[in-house]
Amino acid sequence: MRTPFIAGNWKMNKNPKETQAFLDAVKGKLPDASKVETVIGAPAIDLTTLVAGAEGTPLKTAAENCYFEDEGAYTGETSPKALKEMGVDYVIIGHSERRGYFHETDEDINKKAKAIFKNNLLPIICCGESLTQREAGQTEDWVASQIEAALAGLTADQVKVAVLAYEPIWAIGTGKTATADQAQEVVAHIRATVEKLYNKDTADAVRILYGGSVKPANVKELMAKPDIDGGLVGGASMDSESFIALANYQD
Ligand SMILES: O=C[C@H](O)COP(=O)(O)O
Repeated sequence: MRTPFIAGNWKMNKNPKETQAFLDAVKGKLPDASKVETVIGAPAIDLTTLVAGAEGTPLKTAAENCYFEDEGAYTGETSPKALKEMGVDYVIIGHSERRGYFHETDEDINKKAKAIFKNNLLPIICCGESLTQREAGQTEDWVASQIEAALAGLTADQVKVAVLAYEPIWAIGTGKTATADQAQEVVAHIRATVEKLYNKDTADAVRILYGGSVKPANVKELMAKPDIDGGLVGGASMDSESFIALANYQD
């Protein structure tokens, strides 16, 4: 039984003061982590505030990126070792914005996944196709290749506790959600890819999210699909009322 997972990704939004205001607003309104795991991914500058405010609540925390080395002369990068030491739980890697704007490769993402596990953090690994790729019928091969590359060298036990996220680029921040059937189809293909690379136990255990214009109005329909275990939510995660509604989608 996979615990549902609702994660916000604030991207480059909110400062520490706004982070604290969000934490104050959601306090006592999120479900128990055994019912729905809730996570906020925030800019590095907000993580100290986020981790302190989440302590003793069901909310878990995520960084939106990290480097693949623990420390050294890498100006501007974020250390996974330091993220662990400060109490962060997850790191989002492979987001299409990082792949696109910052030229991150599959190889970088794989190195980051390994560094995340080495530091006893957990990755949320994103994949997804462009509109051109979808229209050319390349979606399934493309996301399978991204997942295979990201997971290369990871053990089945690591993959079982990793979180994968299918985010079609054409649905991110556009208001254009993939239909629940479209999302289910690709998420099921990602699960089948994990089964092919590892085994059925691993594929049954790994949680796979859908991301792309998820909001309180469509979360129920998406979550009703058998392979969709959660949402990676951008825009609709920034407003506390909206995040509370997403987290409590079962009520
Ligand atoms: O990581 C989140 C995704 O990029 C989705 O963003 P969105 O919910 O604003 O479309």
